[in-house]
Amino acid sequence: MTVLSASGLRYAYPDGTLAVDGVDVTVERGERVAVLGPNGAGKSTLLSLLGGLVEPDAGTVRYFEETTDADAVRDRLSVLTQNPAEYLFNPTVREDLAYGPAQQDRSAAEVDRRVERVAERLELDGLLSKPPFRLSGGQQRRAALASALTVEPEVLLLDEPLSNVDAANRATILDLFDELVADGATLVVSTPDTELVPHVADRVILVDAAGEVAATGPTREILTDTALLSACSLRPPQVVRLFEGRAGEPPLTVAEAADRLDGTD
Ligand SMILES: Nc1ncnc2c1ncn2[C@@H]1O[C@H](COP(=O)(O)OP(=O)(O)OP(=O)(O)O)[C@@H](O)[C@H]1O
Repeated sequence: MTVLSASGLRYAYPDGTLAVDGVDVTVERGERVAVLGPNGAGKSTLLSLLGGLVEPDAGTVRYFEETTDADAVRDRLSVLTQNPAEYLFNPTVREDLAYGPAQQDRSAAEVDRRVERVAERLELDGLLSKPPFRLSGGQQRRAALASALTVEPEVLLLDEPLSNVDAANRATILDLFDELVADGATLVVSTPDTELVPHVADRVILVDAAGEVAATGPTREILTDTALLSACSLRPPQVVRLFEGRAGEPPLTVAEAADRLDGTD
């Protein structure tokens, strides 16, 4: 089933900056997709358009093959922007995490169950009684992600969800993403970081500095195409460069490289 289908999306900011120009995107249920591009390529704008937070100047977004009204699918699709303050506005972190499911009219017991589960999973349980503005920057990012997850959406559109998050919490969040997808969720993650992409996506939508889609394809194909990435001011992951010129397909991650080296020892 197609969960998201956008065609001809175009958006210019009031000052005239053309951020997204003629973009078509289709995402199928259960996919893990990265929107990859350099700073300023229009990734955040594109995610906001896909999530219905911003109206396009041209083009349409269709959700679950049913409707073009993003509000009609609010329970099924969550967008996480780069600004945690948009999600953290209650007196405590617990209330922020409870806000989404409470809006869905879930029972108090069900709201509590979701808050406890997500908080434990993201190691926020010790912070639930804190005011969100007293959290560190990285903790705020995690709390904002947690508030999107308690809604238990089918589709998650996440704008650079791991920026400002330390290595241990990154690993926890990446494991959690894998679990969500295994449970049937669909994940769209924007990032300018080619090192992150193999961990979050099987398919890449590559956007260039002009806000256009430069290419769409399997992660391996996109991340090993040095010329294509370079045209978008990006570089392949370091291990790809390390294995350049060697026989066989280059590894995309350190773990794959370690396996490869083990095999050749
Ligand atoms: N409120 C705004 N008003 C005017 N121009 C804007 C506004 N927000 C973003 N832009 C411009 O739109 C373009 C796309 O910005 P956007 O934030 O979508 O890029 P991005 O790919 O998400 O960048 P980054 O990787 O730095 O987060 C940029 O040229 C940016 O300067």
